Amino acid sequence: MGLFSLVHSYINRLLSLVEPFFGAKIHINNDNNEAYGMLSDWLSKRGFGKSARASRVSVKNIRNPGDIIKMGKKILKFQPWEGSFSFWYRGHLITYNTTINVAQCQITESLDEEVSLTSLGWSTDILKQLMNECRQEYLETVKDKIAIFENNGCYWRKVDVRDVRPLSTVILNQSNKELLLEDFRSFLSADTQLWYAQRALPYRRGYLLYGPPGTGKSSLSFSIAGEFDLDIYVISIPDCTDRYLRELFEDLPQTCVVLLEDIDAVGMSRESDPDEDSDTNSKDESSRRRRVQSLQKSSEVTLSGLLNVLDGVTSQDGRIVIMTTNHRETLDEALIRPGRIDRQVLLPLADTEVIRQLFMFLFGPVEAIGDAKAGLKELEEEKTEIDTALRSQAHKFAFIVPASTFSQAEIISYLLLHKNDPDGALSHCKKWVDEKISEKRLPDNK
Ligand SMILES: Nc1ncnc2c1ncn2[C@@H]1O[C@H](COP(=O)(O)OP(=O)(O)OP(=O)(O)O)[C@@H](O)[C@H]1O
Repeated sequence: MGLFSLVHSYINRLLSLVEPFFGAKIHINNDNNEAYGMLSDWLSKRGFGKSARASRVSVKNIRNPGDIIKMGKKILKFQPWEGSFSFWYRGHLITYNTTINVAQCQITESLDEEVSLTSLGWSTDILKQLMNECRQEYLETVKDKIAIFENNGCYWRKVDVRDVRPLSTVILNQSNKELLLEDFRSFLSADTQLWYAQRALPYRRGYLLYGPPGTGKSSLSFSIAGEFDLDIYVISIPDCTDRYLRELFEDLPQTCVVLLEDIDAVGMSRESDPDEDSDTNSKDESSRRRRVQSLQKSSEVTLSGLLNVLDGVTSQDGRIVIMTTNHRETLDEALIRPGRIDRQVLLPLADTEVIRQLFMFLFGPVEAIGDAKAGLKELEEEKTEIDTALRSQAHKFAFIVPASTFSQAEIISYLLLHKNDPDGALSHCKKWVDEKISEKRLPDNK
């Protein structure tokens, strides 16, 4: 080991001497750069993280496709850390170098790391080949998956790569689902893109999904994004600010779904950032109050801040925004006017048909659940041999559980108490309904 590292460190030193004159280099910064993740996965898969003289270890929170969650097991991921090392790639010696910008890390409170790859020679071809291989490998791992990004301050962070949730597992009024699906399909078609381009119209689409909590707004958004092979970028409005929002929108890829959750949390003021307020130095009481209000606004998303990013030049073509809210009635009309929101879809509490479908969904055969690749497939009861007894139980269940009283989430959570036991679910449901209704203090309408 001693001799090996000595030779290695001599090679590195030698390379660092000749690189400025004979080296081709590419730089990759880790801030919101998927290429960084692709390279780092490629390296850690080949064990370079472990063999580098300095490596960073973390618990892998992004599963590889096909990984079954092993309860209690924490898989470690090693990535090369500050310093450099060399490796052979297709007959070329490549040097990987990473530096951490400590000062910047303190400002942004996130890791600011600059990675470079260097090869000997004038051309960067081999480095591009390597990055392409990293990309191919990455695309292979995310095939039929959806990558989910969330904002970490003003940066996007990939938080998960998960299987696409089949649309058939989001139980909704059929016409709502079809309407949304058809609208997405039409918007993303080549004809529509051309149509927008010919008329120089901004190629964007906005949807508002509204309704009580637990009716499937987020689930539908994830599922529909997956259906069209689009990554999803999620911003929780209560945890964001105007400045972050601006930077986050600037960093969006060209075609993606942006999910703005709890849009009713947008500050209803039409003013924007406090630093745009010219009167903040004034000493009198009213300006002091304004200053306090401005400071509060700097930690929230204001209506004007949001409208700016939705309409602004930083708004990418092909971007689909889905906003969700439990309180549509509180939204400013300006936010949901056509052009910003093209379709509004109400996701109501479960009606009788949805209640029946939920029962079938939880207790019916798994094959009845459509698969993501095939597009929208409802529970094709006629084509599958679903026990007629189960159908009759589902009808009875839907008769006992009052319509428009419970969310899908509430009904699912009750049914899960009787997983694999439809008889139990049916026989106890009257009691559950009565208890829940008295909890909600709603009149029993059955
Ligand atoms: N229509 C539905 N079909 C299937 N599952 C659902 C449906 N609605 C809710 N669920 C389940 O309930 C849970 C919460 O759903 P989800 O977050 O999509 O609801 P939401 O309407 O976005 O809620 P909120 O308004 O509180 O954000 C999830 O586990 C989801 O699987």
